[in-house]
Amino acid sequence: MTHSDTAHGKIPVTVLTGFLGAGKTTLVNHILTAQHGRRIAVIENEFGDIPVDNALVISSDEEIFEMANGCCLCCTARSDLIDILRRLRTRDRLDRVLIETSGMADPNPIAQTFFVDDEVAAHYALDAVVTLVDARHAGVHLDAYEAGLGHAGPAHQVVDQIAFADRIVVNKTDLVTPEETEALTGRLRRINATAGISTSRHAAVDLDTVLGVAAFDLARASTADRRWLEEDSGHWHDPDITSVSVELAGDLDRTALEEWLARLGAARGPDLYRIKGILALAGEDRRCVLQGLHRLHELSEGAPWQRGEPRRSRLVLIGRGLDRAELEAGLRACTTPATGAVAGRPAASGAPYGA
Ligand SMILES: Nc1nc2c(ncn2[C@@H]2O[C@H](COP(=O)(O)OP(=O)(O)OP(=O)(O)O)[C@@H](O)[C@H]2O)c(=O)[nH]1
Repeated sequence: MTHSDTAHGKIPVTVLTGFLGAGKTTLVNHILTAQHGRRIAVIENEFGDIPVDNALVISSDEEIFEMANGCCLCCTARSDLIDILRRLRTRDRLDRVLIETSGMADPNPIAQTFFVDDEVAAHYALDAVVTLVDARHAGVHLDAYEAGLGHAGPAHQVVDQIAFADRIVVNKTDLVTPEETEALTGRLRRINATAGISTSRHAAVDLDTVLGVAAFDLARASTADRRWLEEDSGHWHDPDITSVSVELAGDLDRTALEEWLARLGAARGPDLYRIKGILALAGEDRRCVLQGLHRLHELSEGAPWQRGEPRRSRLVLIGRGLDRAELEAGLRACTTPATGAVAGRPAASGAPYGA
């Protein structure tokens, strides 16, 4: 199968969804690496107001469009998406569009775009909604949902994303036992009886299972979600779940940062759905990429800083009841004296994860 084949002359579109940290960007990178030479446009939508995901997608010839609107695609940005798709259509060659939705997004309105806008519908074909599921953390959300607590947290979003999928990829199976993966797969099957389900580590899926599958089935989508094609779906998001973005000039001290992240994870782990950052660490000539969820985090090397480029750190945290002032103070306390930021930092707040 050639994944770049257009469907009836239309450009195929894959919508990647899945809760925060499930592995969507990892899958985008897997696809871009494997599909080298194809013209793939990637549209990124982030929950935070400072874009980070675009920096995490591997550098390539592909074009990456950001939709960092501080909200999610499902709320306000459908017209932005339509504008981007219109502009893309004028390109010489385009083999595929990948839309990576924010982990908080409801995929339904995104999918609707390909049916309700005539111009988009004439030129693009929704190939599949692919939902990534975090093998390690999804169970907690499903438990909450089954206990009737779906509206008290993100569980309903996780369940909506699963229900709406054409393909489900249970990712991060390295973090659980085979029995746990099997049990989770059974639970997913009860929510969505028809989506193909595969498992992966680091989203290294067989691309035949997620691309060029023409899996999107309007009739089934409409039963999975009765709000389908209703212009105003009236969905809502838990107002306690917010995104806090912090941007600081200068360098951070690695040890101070690691200690702060450990304190933060210990104090706020259950409520801390996601941390992502591109950071400047003192004495390091490459960017540091921070990835974390709940209590877990990892730091890895990113692209080098160019000579003369201003060194700065961007951090996005998504979670329940986050305190922006404390988070800012906590990160600011990790800056090195050379940046001049320490002298001006707010006094310690006394909070366990504060400065
Ligand atoms: N152990 C393990 N880690 C993984 C796997 N897949 C992805 N990760 C890591 O999990 C973290 C989150 O992965 P992403 O691909 O950024 O997840 P995402 O769904 O794009 O996250 P958001 O954009 O925040 O919604 C990163 O640190 C990845 O390296 C996996 O299969 N196993």
